[in-house]
Formats: sequence, structure tokens, C-alpha cells
Amino acid sequence: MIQIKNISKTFGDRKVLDDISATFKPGNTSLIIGGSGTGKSVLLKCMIGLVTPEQGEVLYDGRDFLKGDEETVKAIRREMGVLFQGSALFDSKNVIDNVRFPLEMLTDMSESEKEDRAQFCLQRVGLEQAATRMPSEISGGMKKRVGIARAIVMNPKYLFCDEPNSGLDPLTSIKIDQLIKEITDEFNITTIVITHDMNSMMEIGEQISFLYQGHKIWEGDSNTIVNTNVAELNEFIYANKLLRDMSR
Ligand SMILES: Nc1ncnc2c1ncn2[C@@H]1O[C@H](COP(=O)(O)OP(=O)(O)OP(=O)(O)O)[C@@H](O)[C@H]1O
Repeated sequence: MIQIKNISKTFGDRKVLDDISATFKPGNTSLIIGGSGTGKSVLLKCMIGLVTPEQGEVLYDGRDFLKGDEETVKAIRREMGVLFQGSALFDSKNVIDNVRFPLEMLTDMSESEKEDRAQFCLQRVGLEQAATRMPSEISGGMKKRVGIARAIVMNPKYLFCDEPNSGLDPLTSIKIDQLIKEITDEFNITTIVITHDMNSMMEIGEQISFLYQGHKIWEGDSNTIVNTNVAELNEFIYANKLLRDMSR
């Protein structure tokens, strides 16, 4: 479980996160949604330690990530998997070496153990046939799958996905969403996905937090989101015609 409590972050004189609190449960795919520039990525960066908030707490199963001692923070970091926007693969490494990379950096596993684990993760995302291909030789959807395989290779308790659907067609997007949800269920991971993809919300929105101008102004799921009275959220979701039609 991840708990964030009263997180605030200011850049210069601009408060981009204002007193955000939320709880994210294991086995759940939790979405953080909102328009451009509302603070989604900054919030994610606060959770994974790339940005330090000036106020608030980030607790990983009760362990304090911001004020914890070095050992605690290191242990939490090892339990995180991150799927970055754009997949962030190493162009000079083939698919399986990209997946193996965290094992090389962070474990003392034997060569055969690393190979087995990387193969297992590639299989799990349906890419065992592509192990020796280079990133330049595979599609955007396949790159995301490689990114997911790499994000889970260390067997994370916590998985963060920053706009996993960016640049993908709707069908591939749904497949990627489903894969993230399946993996979350299967390995009981606490997963947080940043998205402004409406299909994702309807497909995998077990818990959805809506950010608006740095505030969390709504929380719910894919059933309740279409019947909300929050004007800013309605404006955000009904900008999408398909949903507008569905709600009629
Ligand atoms: N390092 C930084 N220094 C200054 N301002 C920043 C920094 N990082 C983000 N911001 C600002 O914080 C605000 C929130 O940015 P953020 O990237 O979190 O938005 P977002 O909701 O993820 O948007 P998008 O959906 O477009 O990615 C923006 O106005 C952005 O310019």
C-alpha cells in the first residue's frame, strides 16, 4: 500500500501540488488523471523520489520514503518498477538486455538466473520471440511491452506507469492497459498509472484520482466517474464525445 499525505510542491512562485492525499492499494490499478499541466507527473516524481515536496509524507507500507533512513529508502527504491513515458529503452541494447539491465545493476544473480528471469518477464508480456531484436526494429506497442517487462523484472511491489498509452493506437493502448492490470492482479502490485486516456479510465479505472490545478478534487472509479457533479471533472471527461454519447 502507498499512502501520500498532504503533499505540496512549489516551483518558484507557482504551487503545482496543493495538499494532495491518497491511498493506493495492492492488487489495484489506480489512475491519476487530469488535464495538461495539472501536476500529475510532478506528483509521480514526488512518489518515486525525483522531486522533493516541501510538505507531506509518502509512505510505502508504512515506511517513510521522504524522511526514512538511507537503508529504508534504498529498500523501497528496489521495490519500485517504473514504466517511463516513451518506454526509455537503451537503443544500443537488444530487447532482452534492456530487460536484464536492472538485474545487472542491482543484483548479484548468476548469469543463468538473470537470463531465466529476463526470459520469464519477456514471456509474460508476450515478447519471447523478440528477445534479440533491437529497439529500432520493434513497434511502439512492443517497446511499451519491453518497458513493462523491464519494470517488473525486479519483482516490484510498486509499479508506476507514466502515460503508458502515449503514441499508441486505441487497440494497442487497450492491450497495454489490460497487460498492466493483469500483472497488477497476478503479482499483487500496487500500481499507479498517470493517464489522460479516456479508454483507460473505462477499462482499468478501479480507483481514479482527478487532479485539477494542483488539487485533488475527486476520487472514484469507472462507474462513478460518468455520474459526477464535479463541474471541472465533467468538463474534462465530456470533452470526449464517445463518453458523452455513452452517458445519454
Ligand atoms: N522542474 C520543474 N520546474 C519548474 N516547473 C515545473 C517543473 N516540473 C513541472 N513544472 C510545472 O509544474 C506544472 C505541472 O507539471 P506536470 O508535468 O506535473 O503536469 P502534468 O499534469 O503531468 O501534464 P501533462 O499531462 O501535460 O504531462 C506545469 O506547469 C509545469 O510547467
